[in-house]
Amino acid sequence: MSPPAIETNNLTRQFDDVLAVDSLDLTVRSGEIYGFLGPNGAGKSTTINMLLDYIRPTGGSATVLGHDAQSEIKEIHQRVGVLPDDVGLYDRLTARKHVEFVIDVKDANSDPDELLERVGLADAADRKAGGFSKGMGQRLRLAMALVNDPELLILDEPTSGLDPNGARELREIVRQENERGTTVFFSSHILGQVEAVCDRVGIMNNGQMVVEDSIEGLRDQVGSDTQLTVQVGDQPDGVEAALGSLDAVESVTVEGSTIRVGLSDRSSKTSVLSTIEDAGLTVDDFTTEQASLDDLFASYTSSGADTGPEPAEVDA
Ligand SMILES: Nc1ncnc2c1ncn2[C@@H]1O[C@H](COP(=O)(O)OP(=O)(O)OP(=O)(O)O)[C@@H](O)[C@H]1O
Repeated sequence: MSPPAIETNNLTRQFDDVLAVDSLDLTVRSGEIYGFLGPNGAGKSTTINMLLDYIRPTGGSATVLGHDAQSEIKEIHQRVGVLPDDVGLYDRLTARKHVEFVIDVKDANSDPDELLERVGLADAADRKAGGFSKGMGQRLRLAMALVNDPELLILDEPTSGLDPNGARELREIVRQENERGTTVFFSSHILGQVEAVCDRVGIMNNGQMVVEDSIEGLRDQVGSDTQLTVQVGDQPDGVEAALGSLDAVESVTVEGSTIRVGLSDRSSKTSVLSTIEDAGLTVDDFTTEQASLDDLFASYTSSGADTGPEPAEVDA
C-alpha cells in the first residue's frame, strides 16, 4: 500500500508570540482530494510551507509521499506539483515559456503543449501572460504545477479571485487530474469552493485542526436542523411545555410574542404551528431557517470557537 501522501506529527510553528500551527496531526491518503480549510490566519499557508521546507517547524515532523519534509526535500520537490498562493507570472513571457521554464528547473521531459491542452490553454500557448485574465493565469499556474506528472498536487487557494465559472472550471481540471491518479491537497478559506470536489475536509482554526470529516459526514453534522420563528398575537404563556412534548422539537425559547423552535425535522413545522394554535394563540407570521454547511464552517471558525457547535442548541 502507498504511504500517506502527507503525514504530520505534532507539527508546530511559532512566530514570536504567534502560534501559527499548533501540534498538527494530519494525514492525507494517497489518491484522495483533501480540502484544507480555515479562515485567514488559520495556519494553512504555514503548514504548506513546512511541507515544502520553505519554512522550518519549531516542533514535530512531516512526511510527504513518504519522504521526510526536511531531509529529503529534493525528492519531494521532484514528485510534488505546487500552485502557490499569489505567485506572479511574467507579463512578457508566453504561456509556453512559463511551462518550459518549470520543465527546465525540474529537469523533466513533459510536453508543454500537452500540459497547456490539459488546462484548456492550448489556444493561448503563444500569448503573453500579461494579457491573461485571472482565470487564465490560474490555469497557467496549474499547468506549471503539473510539470513532471506529480503524484501530489498542493494547491494553495487556487480559486481565490476567480469568478464562479472560473472556479468551477479549475475544480473540474483538478478532478480530472485526480482521476489520473494524482492526490490533491486543496487549501481554501471558503467551504463552498471545495465542497463539490473534495473527498474529505479538515478545518483549521488558530493553528489547530478543529474538525475533519467527509463532506457527507459534515452534512450529517448539520443534520436537517431547522429553526422556526413564530410571531403570535398574544402573550404565549404555557405553550413551551406543549411544544417541548413534540418529538422533533429540540429547543423552545419565548421572548415577548416571539416563539423560537429548534426542529430536528423540517416536516414537523405544521405540527408546531397547530400546537401553537391549539393553545389558543393566533399565528401572525412565521419564518424558517435551515442550517447550511456554511453555518457549520462559521461555527467552527468564528473568533473564539475551537470546539465547534454545541449539539442541538438553538438560540439558547
Ligand atoms: N513570517 C511570519 N512572521 C510572523 N507571523 C507569521 C508569519 N507567517 C505567518 N504568520 C502568522 O501566522 C498565522 C497563520 O498564518 P498563515 O498565513 O499560515 O494563515 P492562512 O491560514 O494561510 O491564512 P490566509 O488564508 O490568509 O493565507 C497568522 O497569524 C500570521 O499572521
